[in-house]
Amino acid sequence: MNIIFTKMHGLGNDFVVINGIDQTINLTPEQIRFMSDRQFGIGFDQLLLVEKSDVEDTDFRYRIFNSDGGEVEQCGNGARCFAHFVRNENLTDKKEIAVITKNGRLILNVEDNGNVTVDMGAPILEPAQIPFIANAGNEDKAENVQQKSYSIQINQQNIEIGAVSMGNPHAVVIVDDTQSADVEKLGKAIQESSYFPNSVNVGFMQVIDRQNIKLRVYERGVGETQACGTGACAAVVAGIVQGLLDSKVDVNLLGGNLSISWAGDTNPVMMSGPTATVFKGMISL
Ligand SMILES: N[C@H](CCC[C@H](N)C(=O)O)C(=O)O
Repeated sequence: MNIIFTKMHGLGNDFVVINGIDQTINLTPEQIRFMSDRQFGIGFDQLLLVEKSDVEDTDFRYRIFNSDGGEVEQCGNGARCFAHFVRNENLTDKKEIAVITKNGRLILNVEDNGNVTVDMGAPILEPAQIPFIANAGNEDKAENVQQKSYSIQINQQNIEIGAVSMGNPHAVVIVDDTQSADVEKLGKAIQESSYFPNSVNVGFMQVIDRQNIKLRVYERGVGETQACGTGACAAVVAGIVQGLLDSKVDVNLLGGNLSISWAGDTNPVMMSGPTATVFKGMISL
């Protein structure tokens, strides 16, 4: 099977994007893992598969697979790249695009300045819906009630986290300095803990001031990435809930900056940022 793909990234969070409308694509997790291999395959953090939508009021469906082959609910940087991809492929000439993902409907706006603004929907803070089990392993602790932050036990250490879903699960750890944070060790330990039954993306947030944060993210199914769109949304939400941030925040990630805003409650989180198209290719599987 020959597959034509486009290599793209959002602030260095890189993707293979495949037009599943003009090509018939059925990939196994093993094939996705092979394609994601940076030595033996193409190399990517996520694979994005664009399909026809079967849902009213949506223009496309797009499916998201982590480099480990697992399908996931949401990808913020991927949503921006998807919007530019469908226009570059002449699949649409719209500048406001409605797309359905595993988590639901997103509205994407392609801006004249080259950025894409995404309505990422309202964050989910109810632990059971993240899912996050706040009293995992400590049944005499109060049952799983929503709090501004949670103290969890990791490797005999007390770690304070925010817990947020943007359709996919996020834990947010506040650190003094993102550069010295042991992202891989603590990120893996939180992912493998019994607190997050579906695993979790772990963000390490340094608050610079009420409108600026630094963020590194150890992603579920990938490891540390150069940027994470849903992670940036989750970090800003966690910071606002904890009274540390205003409603509009610049998020400085390893690969560059995203603009995130959230007016609280059931309002949507808005994300705006750039994308890049690197090359087009074909792989034979
Ligand atoms: N690793 C994530 C999916 C990709 C998210 C990220 N690349 C983004 O830009 O939001 C998860 O397993 O939920």
